[in-house]
Amino acid sequence: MSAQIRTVEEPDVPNWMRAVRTGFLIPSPVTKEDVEIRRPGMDLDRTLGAFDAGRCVATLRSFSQQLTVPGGASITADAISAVTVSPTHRRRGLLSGMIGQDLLAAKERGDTAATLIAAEYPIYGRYGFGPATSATEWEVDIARAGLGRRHAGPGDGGRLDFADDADVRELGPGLHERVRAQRHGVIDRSTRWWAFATGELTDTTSPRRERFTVLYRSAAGSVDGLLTYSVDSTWESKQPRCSAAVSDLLAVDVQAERALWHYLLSVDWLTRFTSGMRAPDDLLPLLLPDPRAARVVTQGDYLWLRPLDVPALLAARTYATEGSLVLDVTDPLGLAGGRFLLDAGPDGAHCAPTARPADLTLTVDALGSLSLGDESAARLAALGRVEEKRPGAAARADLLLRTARRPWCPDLF
Ligand SMILES: CC(=O)SCCNC(=O)CCNC(=O)[C@H](O)C(C)(C)COP(=O)(O)OP(=O)(O)OC[C@H]1O[C@@H](n2cnc3c(N)ncnc32)[C@H](O)[C@@H]1OP(=O)(O)O
Repeated sequence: MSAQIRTVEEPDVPNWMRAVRTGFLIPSPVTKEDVEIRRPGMDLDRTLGAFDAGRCVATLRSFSQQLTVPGGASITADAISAVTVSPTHRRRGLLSGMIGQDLLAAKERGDTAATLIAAEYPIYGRYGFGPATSATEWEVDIARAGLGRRHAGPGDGGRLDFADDADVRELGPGLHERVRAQRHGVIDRSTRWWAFATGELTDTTSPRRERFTVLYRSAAGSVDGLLTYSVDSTWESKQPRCSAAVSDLLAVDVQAERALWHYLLSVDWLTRFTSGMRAPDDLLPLLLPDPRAARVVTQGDYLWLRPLDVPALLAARTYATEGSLVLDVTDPLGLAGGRFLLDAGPDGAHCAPTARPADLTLTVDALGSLSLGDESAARLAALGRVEEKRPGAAARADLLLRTARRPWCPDLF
């Protein structure tokens, strides 16, 4: 008998969670406590499994996510996570079956797009997803950065204070919402997200890692920045060789950003730190007297986006300049294709189906890559993934769609 895909019911939850661990190569058994901790974060109507002779062999779940688009508005996205097919059941179409079912439900619900973080690049393009944000991680050589240890606080009237987990749960969400409103690509964080981040919730797959958190308060007293990092304490021949790994740095402005990075450069015993996943145009290197002290250690695609409602997606954002564009979008899954006229401008946009001749034809995954402004239509045209129906249309699309700052999604889900 072949495996049957269906939504998960209450008694299936431990079986489903075990399949997730099998797919993600985590051998530890699922405990009763793990189920108690993870179950409240699952919407069973949006949790799919494939079952073969009673055993769960494939998993996928989705949840509602708010994603900031250029200009600061949010769209509702169908965020897809926990995608696994057990090695015994791969390459039989189980992922295609589950994701097709989930995307259709999201379309019927009226979600504007679907999102995910791809474990491997080649998997999701076929389902209409394109990489829409990228991420860069730097390692900073503190001695070489050129600040010495002379940093003595922000020097702008602001102040830095350590925060405990309860402070972070109280002050972090408000700060994050302010950052999310001004940076496209940022996604919302639930109360559960903060509970896991601060160790209030843990399970055997996400044991608590002890961390330090420092808050930056402006001269006016508002919490404008947060830095969370863990430390690896290594000493060699009586010399400190400690390193820090930043897991979160949120800042509403450059004062907060500078104060927090410069603080980290000033901590005695640290010789280097890693930045965590930042936008590729993050200010970090340029905030160092010697930017070459920051070496790129990871660079790649991050959030993938799949348009489900093209007019809603393109009308939600703002554009650098006034202009119009006719896009002919093809969608192999038949969910979002059509020809659309975009009338765009800095204050907003209108987008609707049209019969006018197309300026550009493109597949829905290419539109996903262009939609937050990170990818270039000219680049995709050179690759044959976008076709110009009028000379110069790709360059015109770039003038409209690209953004002054690149999108940034700081969170894994
Ligand atoms: C959002 C997230 O959760 S990301 C995490 C994704 N999960 C993992 O990486 C865990 C390990 N891998 C797996 O569990 C599985 O191999 C999956 C989920 C990636 C794929 O599941 P499968 O059921 O084998 O996929 P399915 O049979 O539906 O394949 C569909 C197509 O994708 C292709 N494909 C599937 N996985 C991969 C891959 N890793 N690399 C390249 N192509 C792939 C298949 O060849 C097939 O191509 P075709 O339609 O041209 O024949």
